[in-house]
Amino acid sequence: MTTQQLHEQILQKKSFLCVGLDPDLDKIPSHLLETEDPIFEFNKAIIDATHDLTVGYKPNTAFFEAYGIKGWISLQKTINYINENFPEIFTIADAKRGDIGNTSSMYAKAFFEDLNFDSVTVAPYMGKDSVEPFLAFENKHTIMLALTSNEGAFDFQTLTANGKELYKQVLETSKTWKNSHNLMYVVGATKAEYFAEIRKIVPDSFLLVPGIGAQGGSLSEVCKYGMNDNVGLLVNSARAIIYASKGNDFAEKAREEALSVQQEMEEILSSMFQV
Ligand SMILES: O=C(O)c1cc(=O)[nH]c(=O)n1[C@@H]1O[C@H](COP(=O)(O)O)[C@@H](O)[C@H]1O
Repeated sequence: MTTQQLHEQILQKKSFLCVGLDPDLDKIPSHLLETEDPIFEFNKAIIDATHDLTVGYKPNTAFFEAYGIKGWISLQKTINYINENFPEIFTIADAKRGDIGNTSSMYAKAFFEDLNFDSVTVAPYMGKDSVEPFLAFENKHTIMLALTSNEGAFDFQTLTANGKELYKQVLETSKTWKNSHNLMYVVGATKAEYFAEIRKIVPDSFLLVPGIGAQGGSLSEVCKYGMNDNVGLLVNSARAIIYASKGNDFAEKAREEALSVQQEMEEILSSMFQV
């Protein structure tokens, strides 16, 4: 998928919501545990209930890998279900990969070719040759961690070296890499006050913004400082939507939560872009 197609979908759905699919057998409704593949059934119900309100789905692979081979099968069924039924939706494998070049090439193949995701999250710590193998895939997107939503972001990412914070160096340096037009960046919603500075360095890039909902980030603050002329934001929420209810009505309640975020997004879009 191209970023232009993603942008068109945002305008059409009046939404830049990405629903995080972080399925946890301890949290999903108990009646699903009797099915053959509870994780897939849970995801499928959430997808069916929210696909018209969201432009992206982000399965976090940890929540699948935790269940071994069964989890990988559930992940494959989930991505196939989205690609077959809702091919317009942008998909993110949240795997936070990155390794020496030949290993990164294999990670890229796994997520872009075998599983056919549109994008994958990557850690920048190992530098250029660990990220460029992902960037080599055209119309696939590499979403690199810049300033993360967690408290530990302050351990390294905001430290200053050579007069500049590390996250700013990550943003600036990565722009010089081969095929950097395939880059997007993760910036946590809990760090809204940093968005203006980040936009000075990457004015045109899409930013994946996790941290509204369960982590307490503010959507309006993120939009105020982080939106660009093409919207340029994908705002993720997982737990607040997918675990809105533990009962038989979980999908209905997930839709209500997603709808309330989408409506807030629609208001913001109409005030900023008259859509
Ligand atoms: O890369 C991510 O998606 C990510 C980066 C980050 O800085 N913070 C962050 O929370 N995430 C992921 O985004 C999701 C947030 O989930 P909720 O807090 O339940 O909405 C989880 O899958 C996290 O692993």
